[in-house]
Amino acid sequence: MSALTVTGLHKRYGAHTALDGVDLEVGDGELVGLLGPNGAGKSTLTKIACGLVRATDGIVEVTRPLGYLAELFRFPGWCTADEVLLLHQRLAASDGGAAERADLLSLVRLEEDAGMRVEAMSKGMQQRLGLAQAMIGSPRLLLLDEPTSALDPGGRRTVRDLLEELRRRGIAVLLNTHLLSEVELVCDRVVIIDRGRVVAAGRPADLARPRGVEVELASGTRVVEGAAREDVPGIVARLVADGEEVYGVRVLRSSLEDVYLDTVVDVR
Ligand SMILES: Nc1ncnc2c1ncn2[C@@H]1O[C@H](COP(=O)(O)OP(=O)(O)OP(=O)(O)O)[C@@H](O)[C@H]1O
Repeated sequence: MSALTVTGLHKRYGAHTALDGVDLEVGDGELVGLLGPNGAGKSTLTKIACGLVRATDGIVEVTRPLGYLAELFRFPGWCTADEVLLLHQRLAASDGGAAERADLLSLVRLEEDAGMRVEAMSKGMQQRLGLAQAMIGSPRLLLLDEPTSALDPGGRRTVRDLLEELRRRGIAVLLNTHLLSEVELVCDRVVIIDRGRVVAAGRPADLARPRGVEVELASGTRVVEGAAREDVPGIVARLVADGEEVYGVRVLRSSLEDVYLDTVVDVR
């Protein structure tokens, strides 16, 4: 069974349709990025998957144990990092003890800060503590709702490393984010939703379409529009036959950002 299977999911808030028939799957140990503009329905989907919001129609199947990090969360300011994790160990009935807490704090690079109070932590440290909290009880599926929004580049790198480590541990992740580069770098698959519908899905490299071949000649750079990798030998052979000297060839691909911007409707 997959870690998460969503079939025909609909959610209406009064007259407003937030999800309009979403199908989505996260395989066991798979890392899937969920992208989409503000209001697309990403948080709603994540909240339905963990039981916080009731679907209007459709089926959601999840494996357990399940970990969840909400987009907006706040731990008590007077708790230390270690106490926050202890509290959640009790809530999740985890018997991991001090070893689990130390492992998770070191995974999110807070091993030196176990005794620091939440109120003394930066937003980025709190977000990393939130990630550690979501991993209490060794979940098989993690639902992460914009876990890198407050992080500086170093913190984002820590989270990328952490996601790689989760993959090694075989934990499936649904990662809801606006950071396309993050998705491109770490996700096995990406699902783009817009206005409550899936508008594109696939591996990041498959979604990024070829945009042409750029050839560097003595006379300057020339772009052969629409050409792909398999056209390169023919292009070079023709140029050489025409007496050109070829200094370099580059296959141009659209970035995930290009695909995203081509796919979602711009409402501004
Ligand atoms: N409790 C609610 N009551 C009414 N409408 C809601 C509620 N929660 C969400 N919505 C609406 O549903 C739509 C989807 O919201 P959702 O928060 O799922 O989007 P999102 O893709 O996570 O956006 P963002 O990137 O801004 O976090 C939005 O139009 C939002 O205004």
